[in-house]
Amino acid sequence: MAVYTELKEEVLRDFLSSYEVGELRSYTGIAEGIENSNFLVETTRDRFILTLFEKRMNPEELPWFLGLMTHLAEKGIACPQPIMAKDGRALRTLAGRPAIMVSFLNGRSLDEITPEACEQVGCSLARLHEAGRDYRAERPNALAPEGWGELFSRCTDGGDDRVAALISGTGTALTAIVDSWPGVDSLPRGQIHADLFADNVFFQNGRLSGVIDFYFACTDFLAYDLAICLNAWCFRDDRHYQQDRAEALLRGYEQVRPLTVAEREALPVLCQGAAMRFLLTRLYDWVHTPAGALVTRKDPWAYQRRLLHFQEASHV
Ligand SMILES: Nc1ncnc2c1ncn2[C@@H]1O[C@H](COP(=O)(O)OP(=O)(O)OP(=O)(O)O)[C@@H](O)[C@H]1O
Ligand SMILES: N[C@@H](CCO)C(=O)O
Repeated sequence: MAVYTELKEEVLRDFLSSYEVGELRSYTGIAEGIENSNFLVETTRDRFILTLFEKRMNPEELPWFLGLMTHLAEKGIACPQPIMAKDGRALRTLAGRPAIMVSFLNGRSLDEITPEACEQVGCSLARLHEAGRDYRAERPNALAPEGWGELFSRCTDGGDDRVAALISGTGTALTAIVDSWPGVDSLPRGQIHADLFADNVFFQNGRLSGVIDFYFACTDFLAYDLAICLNAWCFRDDRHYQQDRAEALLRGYEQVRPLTVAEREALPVLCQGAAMRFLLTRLYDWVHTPAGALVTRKDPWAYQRRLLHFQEASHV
């Protein structure tokens, strides 16, 4: 459930009057998502998504995200385009929170992942990487390997044996991945989405129609984004690696941007790293989200299994 902030109709009407978007027809809170409060807003002109950023987002970072989405949308990437208010600014304040409106994208995320869908995802990811080339401002990856140790050290088992076993099985793998992580200049870098999971990709009539949720985007190895997708898209039941999906994802990517030899060679460790990143953030949320909280905790063990797969696999 992700409507942390309630909105009164007159407050929203007043907010909308600073844009040229027509008159409010209706608005509804959107239950999906866990980070921010999202509303679908319908006006006499169009549909929009209104996002109120909750406390995990550092408002100083928002201009970078908004600039990236605007840049990508201008380059033809089907992603939410920030809507400028009459004063030319996209970032405003509503109900005491930083707030933006973005264009509404048609389509919905897939219930069932197929190799064909993976090929389209690979292709769109590579297009996004190409389109991001001339967006020059950099944003360091806040969840890069150098930050994992600290995140991990803040995960305590709280007396839960299953969590204790997960923690004790993770430390050695973490060190091994960090030690073998590619040097900063050894692979092509650029703007990456960094969270391209199935819930962030829309399809319509079998075609990929849009990519959302850029709030983990950052500047990092392009192939790391692919490694994130191999984790997120290529396992069935959170357990069984689907080679046909992985091949389709890579094929789609390379139709647009062929990988270098160094990227190919680095993929196994990048896949382990991507599994570790989601294992850690899920583990952190697992142990820090109070029982009875509104959000559903995501399963860290699903990423421990992926990590094991990529540790044991001879190739991706
Ligand atoms: N531009 C858009 N067009 C259409 N629907 C959208 C758009 N942006 C968001 N949504 C809808 O809102 C939901 C939540 O959005 P989003 O995933 O960005 O939220 P979040 O709180 O940042 O979530 P997460 O937990 O995935 O980080 C999406 O699943 C989708 O249904
Ligand atoms: N995609 C992340 C959640 C944050 O967007 C996960 O599945 O752990």
